[in-house]
Amino acid sequence: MAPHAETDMASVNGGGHSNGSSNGSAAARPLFTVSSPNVAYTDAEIRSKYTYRTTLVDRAEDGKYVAVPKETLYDFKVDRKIPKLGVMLVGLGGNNGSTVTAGIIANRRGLKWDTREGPRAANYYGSVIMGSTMKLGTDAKSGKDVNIPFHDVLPMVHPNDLVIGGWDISKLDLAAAMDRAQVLEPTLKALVRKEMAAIAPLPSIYYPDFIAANQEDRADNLIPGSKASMEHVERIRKDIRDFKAANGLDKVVVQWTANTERFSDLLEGVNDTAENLLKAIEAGHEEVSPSTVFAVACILEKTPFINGSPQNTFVPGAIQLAEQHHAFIGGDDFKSGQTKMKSALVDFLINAGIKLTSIASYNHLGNNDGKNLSSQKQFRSKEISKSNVVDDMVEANNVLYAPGEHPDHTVVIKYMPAVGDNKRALDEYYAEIFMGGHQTISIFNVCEDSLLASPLIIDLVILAEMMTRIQWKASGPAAQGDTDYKGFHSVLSILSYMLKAPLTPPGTPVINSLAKQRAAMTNIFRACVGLEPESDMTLEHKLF
Ligand SMILES: NC(=O)c1ccc[n+]([C@@H]2O[C@H](COP(=O)([O-])OP(=O)(O)OC[C@H]3O[C@@H](n4cnc5c(N)ncnc54)[C@H](O)[C@@H]3O)[C@@H](O)[C@H]2O)c1
Ligand SMILES: O=P([O-])([O-])O[C@@H]1[C@@H](O)[C@H](O)[C@@H](O)[C@H](O)[C@@H]1O
Repeated sequence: MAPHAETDMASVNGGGHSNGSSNGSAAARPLFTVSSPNVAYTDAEIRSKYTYRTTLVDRAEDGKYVAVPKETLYDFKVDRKIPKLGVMLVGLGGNNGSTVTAGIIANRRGLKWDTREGPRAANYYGSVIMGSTMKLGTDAKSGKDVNIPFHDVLPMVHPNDLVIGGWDISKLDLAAAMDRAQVLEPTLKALVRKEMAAIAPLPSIYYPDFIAANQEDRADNLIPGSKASMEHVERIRKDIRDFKAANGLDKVVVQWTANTERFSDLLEGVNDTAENLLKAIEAGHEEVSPSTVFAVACILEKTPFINGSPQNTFVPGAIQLAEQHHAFIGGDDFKSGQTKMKSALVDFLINAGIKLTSIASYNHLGNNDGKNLSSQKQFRSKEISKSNVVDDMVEANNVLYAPGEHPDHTVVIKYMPAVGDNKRALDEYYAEIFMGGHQTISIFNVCEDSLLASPLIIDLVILAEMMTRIQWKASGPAAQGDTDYKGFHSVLSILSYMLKAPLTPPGTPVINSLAKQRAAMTNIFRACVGLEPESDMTLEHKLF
């Protein structure tokens, strides 16, 4: 597969740098280097010494808080070798799967196509990694902010170089799947049709009880067996190994973008521990879902697995298994349009001291996702993921809300075939303001679902792979002789910006505030090159 077009960074920062190809080559010349005694570069690695500064709060006897600054020293190590990376999508033939595949092909070939509004060119708009920037620092002479493409903060895979495959219970090739999805312009489809037609989803596992019965008519590409089995686990593992070998890949990331499943019951002795989950799969227990079988297969294959749907794929046993195998998992449910807007707006309103009292979120959508969600059990999975997104922001403001107090919040999704993938999100935010006043914010948000979700699929793949090349160890007093580098916790909560219901390591808080999620991602990557967290204090512009 041809490497992506070299990006001449001269037009971006005058530095004449270029992004290196990510087809398994050695690290390209980075856009920037950090000149610090705490950062060392070799061809293979970036090593940094980082002081993590936090504030611990104690409660004094008089009930007052005592804030105690705390410093923890870490060593970070980043493998600079950009791998040849494959992505295997579960649900490859769906609206998201076919759309993201066509989009990557179009970008790789630099395609342009005619539309009613005139010519359009391939882009990665909506991808944080490829479409946004971060502040590197301030210009030493002018004092102005210097911003760099987010993708350049660390040596990341370029999406143009992703090798794409995956599974679907529908056997349609991706050209036919693209037509079925009704997302892309005919002029663009014509340009990618030949390559898309050459991609056929692998057969997949299908346990009818987990998705809507209305999906049965497309289930014609199946691995035999209608309930969990170790044969299914081993078949998926083999599929991954075969895909990797056939394409000469260094790594693979697997992502679930198949239908939303009903929640699995959490059963003691079945999915509560890793051992019990493996036994339950061995025994063909009917409460083990296809997505959990995929997760287990990926964990055992040490292949990162991301869940882009709202169901509770990661039952406790799956999380424990991931921890035991030091395998990466992440989820749940892409945060594409209505919920992303909600998490930003609620963050703004509550942090502005405006007391949000009611959120009504309606959805009209007509794609197959909407058809599947027209079934109550599958809708319930989505209702949960769409409803919990405000909890942390409400709980963080004990001035506006008493303990346990929260806004009314309703989520309605209606299947309206006529609108297809062009989902209508209708929201009303109602709030109390100064002296008994009210503010009502009504939003009519037409979200082209798959065109908003596809860039998130790309970001999740690139970030999950990047996390496999970052290691850390405690240093200084906290090290206590621990000299071995290790990876981040198996549950990649750093991915939360892309997800509605962020999965976090057991016992750790869930952060839904969009600004905090982005800041966490940005500042962890800055720490990996020895840079302080992005600060908007700009004291240099205030103290003179
Ligand atoms: N904006 C968005 O599109 C968005 C946002 C958040 C979450 N999601 C979630 O992403 C998922 C995909 O969305 P979509 O619009 O592409 O839906 P879709 O129905 O078009 O695609 C899902 C695909 O999964 C396939 N499938 C179902 N069960 C499977 C299995 N066991 N193995 C392999 N393939 C299987 C189906 O045949 C279908 O092709 C849904 O769960 C949806 O809720 C989508
Ligand atoms: O991310 P978001 O736009 O709030 O959520 C979307 C829902 O509004 C929509 O009903 C559903 O089809 C998508 O799967 C997605 O979950």
